[in-house]
Amino acid sequence: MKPIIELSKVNFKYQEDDERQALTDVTLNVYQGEWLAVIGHNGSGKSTLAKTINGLIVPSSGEVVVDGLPMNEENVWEIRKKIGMVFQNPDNQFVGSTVEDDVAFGLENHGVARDDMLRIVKESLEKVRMSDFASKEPVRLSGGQKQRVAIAGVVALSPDVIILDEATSMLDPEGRMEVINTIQEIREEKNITVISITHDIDEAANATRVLVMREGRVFQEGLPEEIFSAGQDLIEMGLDLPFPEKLKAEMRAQGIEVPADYMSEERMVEWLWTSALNK
Ligand SMILES: Nc1ncnc2c1ncn2[C@@H]1O[C@H](COP(=O)(O)OP(=O)(O)OP(=O)(O)O)[C@@H](O)[C@H]1O
Repeated sequence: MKPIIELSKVNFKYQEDDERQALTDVTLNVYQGEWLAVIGHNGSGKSTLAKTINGLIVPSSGEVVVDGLPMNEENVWEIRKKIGMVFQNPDNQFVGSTVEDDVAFGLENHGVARDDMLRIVKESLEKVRMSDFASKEPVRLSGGQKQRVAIAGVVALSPDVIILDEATSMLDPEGRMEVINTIQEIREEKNITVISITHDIDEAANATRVLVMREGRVFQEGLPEEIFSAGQDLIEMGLDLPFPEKLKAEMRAQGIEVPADYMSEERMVEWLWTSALNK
């Protein structure tokens, strides 16, 4: 399978005299339809990686290719059309006075004809289950609903890739789940590639692949179960573990025998349920 995003040996420094590079020798392939979660400490290079992928910064060396197009001045606008970004603060992402105006904004900018625009806005709001709020003012929505509208605005433009840069970090647990479920549905339905930069380990546990950044380098990458079952490395780095792994550690400390293999939340519930029934 051909990757939709290819980074090879990417290096970047914000200022010439910076002691440390923000990215060092980053080589990474991202494939169509996967959900890549990028985790790592503050300052480990996660946002810089996202900025590299959509051409907001130019690496000092190395190559970035998106959907077969090498990143350069000529291709950068074409590449940006392929990538939708959703940012951290739901309140900074609105331009329209109603939800539907907001979703229409990007389409208007792309010169989409009015009839098509109305249809696409309707479809996009359906996708994020926000149709009932079409004529509402964005300020009246919850954080999770605001982010779903931001996602509708991105989805309306039919990107190949959606990058979520800490898009759930300002939300309550319910809002987080709303956004994660929405993204999961859209990814499955449209085979969109998702890259989520996150501090939320439980969000990362839902991804199809996890990339751990450390001091500007790719420190580890693998399936969530591979990354989180080797939890000691992450703990030593000061990173958290997904809830089921923390629960297992707690149970072990209480002398309860628990399986060594990684468990998703569903698998954990199943195991607890079966163990309780067998008591
Ligand atoms: N605009 C900037 N100018 C100068 N240095 C920067 C700039 N943005 C980031 N850096 C530096 O580049 C390095 C990587 O930062 P980056 O924001 O990519 O990390 P991050 O993993 O996204 O962190 P966080 O989780 O805090 O968002 C850090 O050392 C940071 O201080």
